[in-house]
Amino acid sequence: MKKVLTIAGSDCSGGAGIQADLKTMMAHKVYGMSAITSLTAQNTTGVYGISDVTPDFLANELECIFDDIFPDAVKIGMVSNSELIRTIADKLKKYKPKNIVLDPVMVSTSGSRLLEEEASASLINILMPLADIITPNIPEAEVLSSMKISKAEEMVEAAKVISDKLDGRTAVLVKGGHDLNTANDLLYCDERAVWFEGERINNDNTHGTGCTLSSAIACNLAMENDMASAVENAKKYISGALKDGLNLGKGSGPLNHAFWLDINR
Ligand SMILES: Nc1ncnc2c1ncn2[C@@H]1O[C@H](COP(=O)(O)OP(=O)(O)O)[C@@H](O)[C@H]1O
Ligand SMILES: Cc1ncc(COP(=O)(O)O)c(N)n1
Repeated sequence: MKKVLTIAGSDCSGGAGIQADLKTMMAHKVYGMSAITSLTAQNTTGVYGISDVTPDFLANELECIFDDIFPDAVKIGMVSNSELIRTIADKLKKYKPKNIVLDPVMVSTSGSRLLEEEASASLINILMPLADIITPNIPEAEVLSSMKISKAEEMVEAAKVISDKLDGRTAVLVKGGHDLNTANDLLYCDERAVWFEGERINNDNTHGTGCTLSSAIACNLAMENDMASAVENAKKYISGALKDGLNLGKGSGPLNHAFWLDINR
């Protein structure tokens, strides 16, 4: 059985963070593990509290996992401060896992900062170069490329700028969920731009879409798919979960991961 590790924050309401990641892993029939970076008190309406674990505790979690059940892929999500970012980078350099997917979580769908302002530079300079793929949404890609993105060509341009900053070694997937007309994602990998077209689904319940997509990519890489196939399959997963139309909570609700179990029974 393939094994996948998520290093991310906990969302007590189950829509995003490690809860979304573990649900995605279960649906992909891989063995899921989680190193928690932060506890969040949040629901579909907002984030009401954040309590980071200490760097020593995160180091302990990562040692426990890597020394015992070595993952075939690693997904990294919310890591709110520089010390935690450095802790993860140290362990990745020590254990050298393959298939690292980094979702540069900066701001939640509900508008709360999940990355301290001073930590952006550490995320970019210390953690991103260790990743095989990073998955910014449009606002995150704007920050990373220092560009404004208002059309498809600018998604390609921004992905190239980000890729160059990472010496071209890391694939860049600019997600199009924040474009109000389409839902096309752009993969820039090995100096080639590939579009993954998605039908725009009329569903405001998008809490956890980024977490879910990056975990699904990690699962697919663990299952030995190449990068483009991993993104293509992950895109099918997220589209299906959105289309299912689950509607929970008073705000932007979570996805239904169980749909995948039904269609793959
Ligand atoms: N309304 C939608 N219809 C179809 N796909 C969507 C929709 N919203 C988001 N997606 C897809 O969900 C994934 C996550 O994208 P996005 O919402 O941009 O990321 P984030 O959750 O990090 O903000 C992408 O594959 C994107 O295309
Ligand atoms: C613990 C945690 N990690 C990540 C997100 C971002 O998810 P989204 O942008 O889909 O709200 C979140 N809200 N909470």
